[in-house]
Amino acid sequence: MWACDQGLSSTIVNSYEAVPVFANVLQSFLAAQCALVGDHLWPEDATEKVMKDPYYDFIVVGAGSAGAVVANRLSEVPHWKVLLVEAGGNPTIATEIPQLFLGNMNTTEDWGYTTQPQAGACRSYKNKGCAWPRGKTLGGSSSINAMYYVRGNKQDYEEWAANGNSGWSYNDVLPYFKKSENFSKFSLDDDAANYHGIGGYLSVENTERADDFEKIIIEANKELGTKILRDINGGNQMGVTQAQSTTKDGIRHSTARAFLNPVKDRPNLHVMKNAYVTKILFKDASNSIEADGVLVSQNGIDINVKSRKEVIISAGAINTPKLLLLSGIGPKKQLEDLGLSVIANLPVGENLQDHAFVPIYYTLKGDKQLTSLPNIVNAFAEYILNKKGPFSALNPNTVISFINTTDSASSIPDVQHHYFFAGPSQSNVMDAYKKHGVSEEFNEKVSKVNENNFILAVCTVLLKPKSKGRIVLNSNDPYDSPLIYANYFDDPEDLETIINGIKYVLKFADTKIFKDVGFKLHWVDLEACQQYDKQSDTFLECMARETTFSLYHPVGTAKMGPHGDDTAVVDPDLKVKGVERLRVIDASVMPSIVRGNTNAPVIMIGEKGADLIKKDWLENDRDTASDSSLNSDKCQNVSLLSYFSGW
Ligand SMILES: Cc1cc2nc3c(=O)[nH]c(=O)nc-3n(C[C@H](O)[C@H](O)[C@H](O)COP(=O)(O)OP(=O)(O)OC[C@H]3O[C@@H](n4cnc5c(N)ncnc54)[C@H](O)[C@@H]3O)c2cc1C
Repeated sequence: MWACDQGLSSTIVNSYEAVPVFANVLQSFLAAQCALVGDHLWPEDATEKVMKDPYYDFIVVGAGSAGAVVANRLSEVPHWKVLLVEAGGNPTIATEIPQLFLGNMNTTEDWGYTTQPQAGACRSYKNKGCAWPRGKTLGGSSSINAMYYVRGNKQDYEEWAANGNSGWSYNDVLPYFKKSENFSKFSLDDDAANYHGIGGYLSVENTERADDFEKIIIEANKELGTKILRDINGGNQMGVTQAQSTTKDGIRHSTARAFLNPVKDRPNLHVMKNAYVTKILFKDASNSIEADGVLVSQNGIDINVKSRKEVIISAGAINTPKLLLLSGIGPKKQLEDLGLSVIANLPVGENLQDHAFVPIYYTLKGDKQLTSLPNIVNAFAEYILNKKGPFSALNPNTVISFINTTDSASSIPDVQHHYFFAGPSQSNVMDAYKKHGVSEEFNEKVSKVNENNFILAVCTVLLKPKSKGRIVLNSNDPYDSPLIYANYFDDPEDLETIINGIKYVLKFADTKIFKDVGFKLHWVDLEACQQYDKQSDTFLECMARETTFSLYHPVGTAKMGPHGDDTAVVDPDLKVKGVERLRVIDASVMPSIVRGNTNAPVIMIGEKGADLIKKDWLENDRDTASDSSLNSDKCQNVSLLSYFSGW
């Protein structure tokens, strides 16, 4: 990155010495750019080291929300040699600037998955399947996500525990949320310290100020009887609030920033980048089968890397099941049909759950000037110089709300609302629709109304779908995309709940604040729904089935469950059943989806998963068995407890 070369930067600045103001601006610009991008921020690629000595204590596959946490925490043990293998490269400038979040879709930082065409949902897409972006870079999906920091509902974890997953109740997992967190704006209620942590790696910021549109949305919710909440991650999740975000001083705080950047020079943590794991390697042990390495493909070369202790798969809810299946762990019939030898017959790829959402549009007459090029350039300059202004803000909007559509007294929400807001002809929003592959009809109709109007899309998110999908291999070629069957609205109750959520959104039209400001309900006039009366549920059902989107939260495809649960792939210690020395630690292990955005829960899973491994190897004294390179004196001097969390 040329701008981060100190010598070059000062040469450029010195040549403008005659114009000091310009020189200052330039200097700030270059410094700001270096803080945003540059190879110096990230661990260097360790391929050469791996080629020389391919033996590691632990191999972690995937440097995403969970994998980056696991690699950091395991390498806290100085005598453990840890390899993190990531299919993508370093984050780019577009991943680092919050407002540019939509721009990362369909780039090299996105795996660019699409669900299989479905008759009952996603019908406004050209190919009738929903877009499922997934991050392919250090930080994984936390490097391309929308940065909302939401933990879900207490009940989510109580349900995991009630289903036999001991150690995963709310009280069990809360310390791990707090452990990773550095909550930087501590002006919440007095009891905030019960729920938030300070001093962790992950910066979580609390938005302090609302812009005019955010104030309007909050007020409209209030008029409808929804409580204004200060802390969505505190004791009560029900209400409308401004979201907390994984950002730090105007820059995205992905798990790459949070967990890899601070330890990039740790000598016992090696990171292979642009390196794709195509297979888990196994060996026959006395009475069991054991994982003992992975096959990594980089620049067309296959490299065998060996693990002395464990292989940890953190490739995300799509690529984790894909890799397990390719390695012979999955439903026997599917593996045999594809000519893959069966290592373990487990329901890998089943139990897929996601948060679908349906947008309803409001419009407001607006001035194109607001989103004119000079205004955008000014906003960008403000960002580069001060990390402030629109480019530093959450895109689309900081407001989120959680309600229960059938029981207003309930403490458990059934829908969430996100509020996407776009200025007149705000091209990045329209570009995102195009990149998503929506139909010409849908794109043209939304673009047309956006030409001279602000558009507010109020998105109803179904929080606890009963419908379940599945992921299966398309072939035994590791470079072939798997087939994703999302199965949205398969269960009629899901449709009923989302329609109830839409009805709440329609009530905004009658609020005083929406009327005073001039917001008007706008139906995207889709041919498929023209035959229905707009007041009817059939019409709302049609709109839901036509304009289904994913909130990009797939989970559950390597389900955690106790021994005896035939639907589970891993046990509550996240160990793959029937295989030794192999764990899954990422979104795949969620037994059921949480009622909220999934990044924070996955980071929690990373923290807890790493601790389970430490406890297993250090407390149970298995640490000396197979590692001939260990220095035994050093081991004896190590206080085992010092490796565990300090809370
Ligand atoms: C566009 C978008 C917006 C979102 N917005 C939010 C939000 O605002 N708030 C929120 O809470 N959640 C959000 N989410 C969801 C959240 O980010 C994910 O649930 C979470 O990041 C998943 O973490 P993970 O560790 O399971 O997988 P990932 O973070 O996806 O990590 C998997 C990693 O493994 C790598 N990998 C995969 N296969 C291989 C292989 N074979 N070899 C080597 N490496 C491999 C990938 O490249 C990736 O880096 C969003 C997601 C997306 C995509």
